[in-house]
Amino acid sequence: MALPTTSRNTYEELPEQLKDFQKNASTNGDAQWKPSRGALLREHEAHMKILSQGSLPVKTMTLPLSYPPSRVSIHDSSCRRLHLLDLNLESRDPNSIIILRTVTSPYIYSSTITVAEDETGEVARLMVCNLEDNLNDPIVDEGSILAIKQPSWSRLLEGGYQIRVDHPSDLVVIKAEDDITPQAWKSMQELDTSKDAMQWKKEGDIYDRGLDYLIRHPSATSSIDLYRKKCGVNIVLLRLDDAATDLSNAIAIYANTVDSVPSALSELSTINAWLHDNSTEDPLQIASNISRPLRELAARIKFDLGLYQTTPTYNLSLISSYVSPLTLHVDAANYTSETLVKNTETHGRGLFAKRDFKEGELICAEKAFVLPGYFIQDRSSDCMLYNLGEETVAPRPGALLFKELIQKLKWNPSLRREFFEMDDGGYWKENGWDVGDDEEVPVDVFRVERIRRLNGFSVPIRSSDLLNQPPNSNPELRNGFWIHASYINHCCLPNCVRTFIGDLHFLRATRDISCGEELTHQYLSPDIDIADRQDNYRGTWGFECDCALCKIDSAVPEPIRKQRMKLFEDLKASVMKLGERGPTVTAIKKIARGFRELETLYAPAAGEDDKYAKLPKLALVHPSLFLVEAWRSIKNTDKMIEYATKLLRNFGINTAVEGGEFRIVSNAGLVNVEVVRALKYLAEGYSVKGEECIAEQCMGIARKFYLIITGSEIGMEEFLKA
Ligand SMILES: C[S@@+](CC[C@H](N)C(=O)[O-])C[C@H]1O[C@@H](n2cnc3c(N)ncnc32)[C@H](O)[C@@H]1O
Repeated sequence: MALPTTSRNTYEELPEQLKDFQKNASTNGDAQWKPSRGALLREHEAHMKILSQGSLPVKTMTLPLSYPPSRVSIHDSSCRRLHLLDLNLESRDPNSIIILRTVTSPYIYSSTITVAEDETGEVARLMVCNLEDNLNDPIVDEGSILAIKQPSWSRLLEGGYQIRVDHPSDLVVIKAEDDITPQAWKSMQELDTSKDAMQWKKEGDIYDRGLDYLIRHPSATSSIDLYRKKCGVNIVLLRLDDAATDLSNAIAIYANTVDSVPSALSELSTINAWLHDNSTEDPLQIASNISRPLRELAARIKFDLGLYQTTPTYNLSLISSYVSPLTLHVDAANYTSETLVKNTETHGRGLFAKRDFKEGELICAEKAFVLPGYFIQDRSSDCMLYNLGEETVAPRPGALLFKELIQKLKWNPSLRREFFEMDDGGYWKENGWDVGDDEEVPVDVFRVERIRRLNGFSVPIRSSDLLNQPPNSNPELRNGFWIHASYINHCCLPNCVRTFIGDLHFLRATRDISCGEELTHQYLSPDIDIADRQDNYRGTWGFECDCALCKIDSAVPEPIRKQRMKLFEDLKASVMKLGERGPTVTAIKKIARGFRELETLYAPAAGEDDKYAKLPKLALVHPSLFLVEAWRSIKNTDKMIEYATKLLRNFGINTAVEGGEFRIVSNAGLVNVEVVRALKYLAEGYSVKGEECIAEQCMGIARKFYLIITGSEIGMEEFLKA
């Protein structure tokens, strides 16, 4: 069979077609097919040309049907060494490896694709996914020697095969002098004395070469300098574990050369442990005993690995003023000490209060584990993530989060255990193994993706930004990952609200919370109809909500539920018909009649308790919001107050005005922007009626709720005045 001559870019996968192709894998293809070196190289050259011309589609990352990473070490004598002619089709032996040498420069776009040979001279196309390679300084450059674990042939849509690597640990770039490098390649490398600095740099070990040199020609000052610079580069690349090792080396050498520095500081493990201890404590006074450049690097590493404080004090306006689309990451410590993760009765693990919290109080604050920064309009960051096994597609925010999670976990083994504790919907139990205490936790890309889908958050740059969106706008939100906050379960009637300022997540109480109570928030605001609501939770997270509202809503007879939805839709249509002109008194009265009819569908039957007495009546929320604003627009103050009170009630917030006092009698926990608006309208109404004291009380609660829903007081006065 001839190879297709490439005018189309066949290096970019077509996930939609690949899905069916994979499912029918056993019926198509021919495992005996063997391309010539010339044909593979010609095809590769054609693709390098397409790459240089730049007309490329949106990047697509594809996860094929899942399989776990290999557990073998490439130096393990029990693992089977294969050659290309030994490989099977779509079947991996986790105990095998193949050593290949790349013979072309890589094509790097959605994945890295190259041509590689084995020691017998057979050649193959090699696709490495999830590598985050770059053309300027490729990881898999021409002439790289690679050990690939559990290699197998994967079928290509256009005919033929390639070797495909998905898990980062299944690919190891080895050095020519490594024991397992084929002898023929070793001797060629020894002959190569003509390498210049650029080539050494490409091998990614310019600092290591320098440090090797210093072993033979010792110089403490130069060693500290090289370790310091290497540490700086690793910090920028978010390779924090490597950065900590570099800095520990620099500090240990420094301690050995400066007499006044305590000898404990020359212990690498002591310094590394301090850099990783997430604490501001410094019992050995390491920071005060080292030079300023080393101290600054230490502070940076400790911040990036996560610092913890035990007080809920944050300068919110300062933090907020730093945040912009390009600076999401703020230097702040986490505050999680008043909450704890433990098992719930029926919802897996959850987050619990370790003390009483008052309505509006800050419960915990946490910096993102990963929050990708990118310009929303930047087309070059466009990408998609297709998971063929789970039949899910994630657009850019989720795809970028997946990519960054893989990189952070790949380069920082010290952060893996905590991450992989997260709920993966049973994936690892089904597909993995018990990872021993002294075994490194593998970065299984399929597991990372499950965890991302079940635990990631959709976030604005600042929660307060969402308040100023034009109606019906659908801004692209970023996706980020907060580990502690991921233990919070959903409840339609939550006792907390999550907010974000840059990469800081805040959790505040929407009502008083007692010590020992489970903390909950809304994953999504609940749909009006219980069937739609449960479909949403089931579809994305695999659970059905069993909160008090869901229980009551699902006990409502089907005809009444349908009638509620019909009346709601009719009211919506009537409001839409009003269009730009705004409502007339007749139109408002007509909608108010429909509203009252809908209210009766929530009323208890004669002799029955009112099950909705303290619960939201979701179908009534939007009509009541419309009516408050409509009465306000025609300056009917009494009606505005009546409907603002109803709006609060329909959110499950019962209020009372008694003896010149306004107070909240019961609060189901649904605090949101419409609730703040209702309170603002009440304040306005009572002020018009000359009841300033009540107006001020309404405004006081509006201010507290504004803080709950945005995380800070920034923009509060403008919002409440508008
Ligand atoms: C972000 S995690 C929350 C922490 C999780 N319970 C754990 O054990 O790690 C989301 C998962 O928690 C469970 N969950 C969250 N809210 C729930 C609820 N109201 N009812 C049942 N399960 C829930 C679901 O399995 C969901 O996929």
